[in-house]
Order: sequence, then structure tokens, then C-alpha cells
Amino acid sequence: MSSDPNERAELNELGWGADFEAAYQTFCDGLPAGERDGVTPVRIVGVQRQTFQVRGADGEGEARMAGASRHAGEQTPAIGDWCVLEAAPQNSGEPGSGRLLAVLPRRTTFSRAVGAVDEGRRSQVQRQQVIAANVDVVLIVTAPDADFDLERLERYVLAVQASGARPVLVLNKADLHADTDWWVQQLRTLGPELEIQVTLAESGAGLEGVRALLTGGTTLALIGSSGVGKSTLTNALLGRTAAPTGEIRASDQQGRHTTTSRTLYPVPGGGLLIDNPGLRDIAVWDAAGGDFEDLEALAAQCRFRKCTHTTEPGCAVQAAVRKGKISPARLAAFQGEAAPRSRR
Ligand SMILES: Nc1nc2c(ncn2[C@@H]2O[C@H](COP(=O)(O)OP(=O)(O)OP(=O)(O)O)[C@@H](O)[C@H]2O)c(=O)[nH]1
Ligand SMILES: [Zn+2]
Repeated sequence: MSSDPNERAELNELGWGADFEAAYQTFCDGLPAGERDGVTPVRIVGVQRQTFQVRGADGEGEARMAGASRHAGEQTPAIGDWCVLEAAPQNSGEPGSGRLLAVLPRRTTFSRAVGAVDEGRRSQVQRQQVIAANVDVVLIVTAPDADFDLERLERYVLAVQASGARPVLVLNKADLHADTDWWVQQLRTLGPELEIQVTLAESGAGLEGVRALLTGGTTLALIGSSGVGKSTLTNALLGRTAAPTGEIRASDQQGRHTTTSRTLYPVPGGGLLIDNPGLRDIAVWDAAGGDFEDLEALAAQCRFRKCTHTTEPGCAVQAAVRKGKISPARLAAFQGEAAPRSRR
């Protein structure tokens, strides 16, 4: 990496820091002298299967993880990761593409356990899948309505702290009640040290405090139950009206269209925001960790004993979803739980 101050400023805006810099230098020192000039640090801003959308001081491009190279990094990059990119040679016919040689050590890690098959032992094993890396601050969003649940919020706080990121509690939809202070006091019981923000995402009011968190390349993410206003808040911060489609279209220098699922966005005015389904699903896993007595009771009333609660006639579960008594996310969690259970 050159010592060009403009490049450094670009990287800092992307969340670069002294810790990444030191790890990057160590990695470069291990490269043969002839290869040091060809590498550059980039951040993963989008992931689509094996293709990564990356952004560095020189702008954006696509990259793949280097195969079983001598650098043989075991780690797969996740959204938010800082990686070492080896740019494709000028004559490769693939401008803007390159190979990722290594994932730099993460500041923070959001991961979840996923079932995987151990080919050697032919058995199910639990593997940690990283869903987002290097998130600095997580907004735990709630609203003064039926969603408000201090026990659940406390679990979110613990999950965020375990990732290494800083939790900030956000009471959105402050317009729903005149007595906002009462709700804020409830949130205070979760910990006197926790920062609390009050927002009205729909009207765009009260966002100054959240914007103030986004200085100096800070990476922000939002979690919280369905309907608390995460999309509205995201759109207000990013200054756009439509919800993200998750797809961006870019064309490379040959004019070919490439589609990558981008989930790390620069926030106008500074900072970055990660909005990916995996993080959102924290709420769903949380529901999955709880019990499903209500859903099981409903399922017992379905017309068919082996009802899958999808399209069957006389499905009591689907009826409850239609009436808004059960959220689709919770049903998904129940189904995710029920499937392996029925095989046991
Ligand atoms: N009254 C009020 N309603 C709001 C506010 N912010 C968002 N809403 C409304 O709350 C509803 C849900 O908002 P979303 O932003 O879709 O919620 P979400 O958390 O992204 O929900 P999921 O996408 O299901 O996870 C929408 O109808 C919003 O218009 C607010 O500050 N006040
Ligand atoms: Zn059913």
C-alpha cells in the first residue's frame, strides 16, 4: 500500500484503522518482494456465493478467494471483512477483479452455529458461520408497543457484547406515546452504562444522536424484531426512499453486467451501515431459542396430523399468521426447528 494520504483517507472512511494496518503490514512482509506492490487492502461490501464485491482506495471491484494457495487462509471472508487483494494483472482481461489472499484479523465477529456435514466422519457437526465482521456499533431497535420485551432486549445486548461490538438501544416510534420517558426508564434498567437513543424514523426526526455514532468510518448494524422500524431507520440514514433490494447492478469495463448482493453501504455524511438478512435473523434465532408452546398448541388443531403449515387446507397455524397473531418470522423459526425434530 502506498503512503498516499488521499488513499489513507479513503480507507479510513471505509473503517480502516491502526489494528488492520499492522496486520496488513505483517502479511505483506511475508510476501516475496516482487509481490508486495501488487496487493492492496479492501473491504468486503457485498457477497454473492463465491464472488465478493470489494472496495478499497481505488474504488470498487469484484474478487474471489484465492484457491488452495500457499497463503492457504482457512477463513472465508464475510461482509465487513478487511482482506488483502491481489489485483488481476492488467493483461488478464479481467479489469477490476482480483484474488483475495487473506482475511485480516477481525475486530468484532457476529457468528452463528450452522449444521454442516463432516464428510470424513459422515456426521452432522456444528460449524460457526460468520455473518458480519468488524461491526463497531449495533443499534438494538425496539418500539413502545407489543414488541417491547426487556428480557429479549437483554439477550440482544448480550449477543452484541459477545460479538465485540457496542450495543446502543433505540426506542423507535416515539410518536406512539406521549410518555416516552417511561419507556426510556425501562430501557435504563438493562444497564446504566448503555446508550439510549429515541427516534421517529418514519418522520426522520431524532436521528441526530444516531448520526453522531457514525463518525470516523464507524460501521453500524441494526437488529430487532420484525416491524420495529429497522428498514425505515436504514432508509432514513441512507437518504433513500425505497427499501434496499439487496441487488446492485454494476458493469465492468467491458460493459458486462454483474450482480452482487451488496449489504455494506456508505452513509451520506460518514460511517457505514451493514444491512444483511443474517443479522436481521438474530431476532428469528432468538425466537427459535424460546419455546413454541403456542405454535404447538395451534398445530394440534390443524386438520391434518402431518400438516407442514404451508398450503394445507384447515391449517390452524397459517390461519393465525393471516390474522396477525403469529409473525411469519416466528413461523419460519418454528418450521426450522420442527423439521429436524421430526426426523429424530
Ligand atoms: N408510528 C411510527 N411508525 C413507524 C416509525 N418507524 C417505522 N414505522 C412503521 O413501522 C412499520 C414497520 O417498519 P419497518 O421499517 O418495515 O420495520 P422493520 O423492523 O424493518 O421490519 P422487518 O423488515 O419485518 O424486520 C412500517 O409501517 C413503518 O412505517 C415511527 O417512527 N413511528
Ligand atoms: Zn398446519
